[in-house]
Amino acid sequence: LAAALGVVPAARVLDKFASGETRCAIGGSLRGKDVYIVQSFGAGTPPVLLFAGGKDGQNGGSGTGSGGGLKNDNGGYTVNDYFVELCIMISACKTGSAARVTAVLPLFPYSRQPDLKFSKKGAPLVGVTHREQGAGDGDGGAGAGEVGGTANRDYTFESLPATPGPNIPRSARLGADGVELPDRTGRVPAGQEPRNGEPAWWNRPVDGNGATPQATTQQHGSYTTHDYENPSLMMALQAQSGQKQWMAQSGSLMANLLVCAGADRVLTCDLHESSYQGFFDIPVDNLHAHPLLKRYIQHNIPNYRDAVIVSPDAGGAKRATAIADSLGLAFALIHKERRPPNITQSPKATMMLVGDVESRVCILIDDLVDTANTITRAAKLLKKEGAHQVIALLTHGVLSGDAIARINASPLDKVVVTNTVAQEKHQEECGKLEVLDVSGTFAEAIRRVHHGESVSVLFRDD
Ligand SMILES: O=P(O)(O)OC[C@H]1O[C@@H](O)[C@H](O)[C@@H]1O
Repeated sequence: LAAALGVVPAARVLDKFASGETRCAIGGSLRGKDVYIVQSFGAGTPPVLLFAGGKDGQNGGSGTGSGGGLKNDNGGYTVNDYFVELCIMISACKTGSAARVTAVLPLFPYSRQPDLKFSKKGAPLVGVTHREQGAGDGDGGAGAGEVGGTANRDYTFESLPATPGPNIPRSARLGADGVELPDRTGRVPAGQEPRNGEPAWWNRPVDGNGATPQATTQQHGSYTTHDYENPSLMMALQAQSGQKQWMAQSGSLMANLLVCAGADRVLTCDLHESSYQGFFDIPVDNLHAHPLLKRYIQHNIPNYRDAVIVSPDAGGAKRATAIADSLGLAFALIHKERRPPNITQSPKATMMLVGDVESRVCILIDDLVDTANTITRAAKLLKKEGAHQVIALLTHGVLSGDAIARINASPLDKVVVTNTVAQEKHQEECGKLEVLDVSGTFAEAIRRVHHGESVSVLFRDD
């Protein structure tokens, strides 16, 4: 990004005391400068400080200084460490008399945890609609093994490897037959052959109830967003504690922390929910990656006009149809439905495909891939329904935990992400991964913000 802007990252010290507290110091004067702090929240990516001349360009337009160094830039750092570093750095710039500080967050942290609605009684609602006691229902990696209402023993929606988390016992990483699941490279473990000559992903066993052994309730301490949205898990927590769960309002808290630290503006990309902007009382520019994704489709998918754009869930349908409509392509939707046979039984998750994908190239569109449960399950269903090829196009490649192994072991033919999150390491481990560069988009947006020009005009035709 700095190279695209023709500036050099400014010098800063970013370190940790032995106690784990963050230490930050800015090298050089920021007085009257227009400062941009870039934090992409990927592994090993501490914030980078860019600054331009004072407003109105009176001090020239380029950044100065040299890159700062973070001694421990990967081991043990989490998104929370980076967030605190970011807040401290924003505050350091403000107290250093910067004229304006913009937090450039290509992937906005916590954006999948927007505030939840409150019920009349005051507790945030978690959307529980059925009486259920902790049965996995597919969202967190446990699959119901039914397609179109017909139990199918050869075809499950289980997550391979299991939904990640340090607390998952090794037994949860085994198939129901006790056979170890593929490793991070997707290789079948020694001594285990794909059955019936089929790929390993296809022929995984399920238990007698059609569910996998790694029910979501075993994964406390390592939730995915799917877990968070999962009524089964929430009900299980409630059953354990005997208390009604009270969900944190993380969305507005993150916004408040950034504003409180001194951010004057936020520049981000493809927010999971665009309503997140409403948590801020400072300007938020939400850039879009879909022009890049569209260009990729047009230039890299032969006969793309015959392809089908697919949304892996109802929540992403608007995003996917926007691309389908602008390219004039067919659209299909994967619909997940949970309906208990009666009120005393756990609901079965049923994945249904709405649309025709037979012999077609399917282009899965979503805002992000984290554990890769969503896109790998969708790919299985699409191949099952006769898709010729499945290519996933996503803005944010978070790819945490065993996501890469899951993709390697899946029928996905290709996964295309942007570098809103650093992808170098992921690419080393996944031959199916292609990366699109968003630095040009961010550089142009920063240039426009600095000169007071319109940012939305960048996406006017999309
Ligand atoms: O299934 P993983 O990759 O963990 O999560 C990605 C999904 O979770 C949703 O919030 C995203 O919009 C996407 O559909």
